[in-house]
Amino acid sequence: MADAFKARYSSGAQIRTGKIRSAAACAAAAVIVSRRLKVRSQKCTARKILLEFQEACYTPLARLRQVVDAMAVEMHAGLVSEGGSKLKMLPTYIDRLPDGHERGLYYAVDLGGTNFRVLRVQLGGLEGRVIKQEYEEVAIPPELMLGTSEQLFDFIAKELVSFVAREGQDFRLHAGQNREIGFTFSFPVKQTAVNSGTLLQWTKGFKVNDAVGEDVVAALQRGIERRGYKMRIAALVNDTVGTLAGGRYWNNDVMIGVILGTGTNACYVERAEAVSKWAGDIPKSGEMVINMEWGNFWSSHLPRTYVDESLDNESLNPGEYGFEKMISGMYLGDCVRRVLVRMAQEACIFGTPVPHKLLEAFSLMTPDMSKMHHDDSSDLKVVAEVLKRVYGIQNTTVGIRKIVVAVCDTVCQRGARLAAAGIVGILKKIGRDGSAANGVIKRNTFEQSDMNGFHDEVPVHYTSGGRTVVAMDGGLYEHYTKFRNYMQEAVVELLGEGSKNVVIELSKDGSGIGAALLAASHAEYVIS
Ligand SMILES: Nc1ncnc2c1ncn2[C@@H]1O[C@H](COP(=O)(O)OP(=O)(O)O)[C@@H](O)[C@H]1O
Ligand SMILES: O=P(O)(O)OC[C@H]1O[C@@H](O)[C@H](O)[C@@H](O)[C@@H]1O
Repeated sequence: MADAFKARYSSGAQIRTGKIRSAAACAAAAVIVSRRLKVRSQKCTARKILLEFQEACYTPLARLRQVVDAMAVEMHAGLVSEGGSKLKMLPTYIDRLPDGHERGLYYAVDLGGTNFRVLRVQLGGLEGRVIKQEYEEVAIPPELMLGTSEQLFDFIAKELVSFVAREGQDFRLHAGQNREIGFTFSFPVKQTAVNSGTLLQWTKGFKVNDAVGEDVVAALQRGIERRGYKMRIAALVNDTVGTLAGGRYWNNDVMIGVILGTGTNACYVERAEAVSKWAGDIPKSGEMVINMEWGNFWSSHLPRTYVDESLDNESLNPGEYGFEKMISGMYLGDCVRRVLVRMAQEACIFGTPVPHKLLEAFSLMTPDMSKMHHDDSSDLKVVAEVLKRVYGIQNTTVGIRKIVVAVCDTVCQRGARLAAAGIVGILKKIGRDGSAANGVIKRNTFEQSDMNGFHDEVPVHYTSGGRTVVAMDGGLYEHYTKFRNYMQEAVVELLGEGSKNVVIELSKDGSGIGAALLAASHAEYVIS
């Protein structure tokens, strides 16, 4: 009996166990299936968000051409009158660029959006050129970006004075020469002379409120004198102007200077007579370098998305520098982050809860975006490393990592193609884009509505030019390979055959040397 019972029991138990096992197996299978379905639906949602964002960022050639035209039209409008365009088109009082004859010892201080540099250069004229140069670079203490004007300019003066004190024997002043400085200031300034100008507003991460409206040269001069030093600031230049000057020093075909760094901007050599709003004398050279402040460019043709809206609303300068916020290094990483936040919230791509740091503005810096974007490993291990290091996110699937890379690519490509359209817009304005000899560009109603009553046709004088060199600088252009490639591809797409006459060359740290060269060419004491 017992045996039979055992047998029955065991078989019954076996059956029961079997049933339990199969029920458990079914339950487990059901869990796995539901998990898989959930993961699949999350990925579908993430893909839907990605596709929607890609469509909104799309910059087909036709759209880029509209941006090109809008840039050229707004440049003209900004030259006609103050406030005629969102493009400030600031005369720089630089009406002649370095030509290689410069001699002597000159200094430069260069305040950018992330870095601050002091530099000295010994110039030896055409035969000697740059005999020797030295520079030091320091990261700008973040607290100074939000402090007072005196704190900021004292910091600059302190670094300069300390650098001068370590001049060494290799650098020497000519008899009778005082130390003169080129001051590169990478913010919008209304110049009142070649070596004076008032700050119009802060951009990027700066908000030193009591400096707005201040003459930044006088502010720095006070800082230097507070340290018992007497040095003359011979030129105040925007970093694009320094880059243009540094490029022209070596190559007469340089006509445009562009910065793609923390921020972005462009300057170019304009015909002085085209600057209708200029009340001063027409310079002997017949030319004037214009600081466009193109970061503030705006056109209805720009592909603005919900990401741009939210980024702008939360920025230090809402409603301004919309073009810069779409293409420059300070903002690209945050554009990516904002898309990932939506995917994390709506598709749980990083599990629940959403990693807290992911909600923090600027937590994804563009260098880390660039690292993920350039990850060419099969399992995207670099993407995994960045997500873990920055956000503590682990165990992402390769599929999710691919979506992250696709978001980086979309933001990068849009920025790069828009930068290309900006450059071609300048070429078009100065008649060096290989297009027709003369022409007009119709301004569409939107542009007209946001401009105070301009003609709906804007004459733009083209002359077919020779080779044009664009001197380019900035950490975004220099280090973000895919951005640089996308930009150059778009320039070729836009110019076609004409692109053969356009060269974009990296003029690394040209703004520092350029400022020193402009100090030399505008020095009080001229060395023959
Ligand atoms: N490896 C990188 N990949 C992408 N962008 C980078 C990289 N390194 C630096 N950048 C961008 O370049 C900017 C710094 O630009 P840079 O011209 O060196 O300084 P500044 O903007 O102060 O003149 C950084 O804010 C960052 O956005
Ligand atoms: O060299 P940076 O810091 O990237 O600056 C580039 C541009 O940044 C913009 O925000 C400024 O308004 C410009 O004046 C400047 O040229």
